[in-house]
Amino acid sequence: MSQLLEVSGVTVSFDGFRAINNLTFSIGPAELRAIIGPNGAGKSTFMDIVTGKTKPDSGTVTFGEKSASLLKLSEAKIARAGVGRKFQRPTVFEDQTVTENLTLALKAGRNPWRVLGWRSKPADHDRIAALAAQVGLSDHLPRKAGELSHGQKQWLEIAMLLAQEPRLLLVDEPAAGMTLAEREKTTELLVDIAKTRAVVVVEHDMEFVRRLNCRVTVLHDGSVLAEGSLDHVTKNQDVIDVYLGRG
Ligand SMILES: Nc1ncnc2c1ncn2[C@@H]1O[C@H](COP(=O)(O)OP(=O)(O)OP(=O)(O)O)[C@@H](O)[C@H]1O
Repeated sequence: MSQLLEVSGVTVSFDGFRAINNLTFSIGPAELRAIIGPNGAGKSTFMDIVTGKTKPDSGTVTFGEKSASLLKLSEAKIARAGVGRKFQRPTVFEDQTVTENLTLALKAGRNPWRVLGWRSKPADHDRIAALAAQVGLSDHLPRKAGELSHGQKQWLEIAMLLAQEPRLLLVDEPAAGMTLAEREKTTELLVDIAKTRAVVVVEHDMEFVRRLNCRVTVLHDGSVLAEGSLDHVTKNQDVIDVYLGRG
């Protein structure tokens, strides 16, 4: 299977400190992957590289069937190419309803010019209904986003990202601050999304990662320390030494 994203031999230094060290990572077009690793392992920097926020000192990052390089593209162009990123804290428009938030996301799409001259069409209402249903917010469309629970805000933001039809979704610590029921629902949602697009989840919560039931990449000192099922990587002595055995 050809890969959607390929990161190869990437190195990034900050003031001489190698935050990412010869990192090689790839993910297929409809794959769910969890990234775990101790604090400072390079997880956020990895996502910064893929989204264009940080440019590496060396290595390659390619995306799509044509293996187009992402390294020369701006953050906006990378987003338009199909890379969406969900940060840890929800960033929805609290004073707008769920419908309005989703409408704005659809309006923006991946192409900023679409906002100009955009008119609401029946198809958009269907799309909003489908997005809300996908994230379990069908009954909350008229509510202000600010009234939603933390988990519901996170799902709304995921729906807003889905409105832009990303081919790769990067999700940073989705379980943080969620109730158990919300975490379980989020697991189901991410598994469902990964049936049609690639999803990379950075997460510290091992129970959450276990429920994702996907391939896991362990980062340490900016490189891949181990990769495989959660059971496989948690039996790896290097992983136990640097991560699981601590504290
Ligand atoms: N802009 C920066 N300037 C200097 N050092 C940085 C910068 N960004 C990251 N680092 C360093 O690079 C290393 C990797 O950081 P990164 O935030 O990617 O780790 P992480 O795995 O996401 O950690 P956490 O689990 O705590 O979020 C850390 O040692 C961090 O201090």
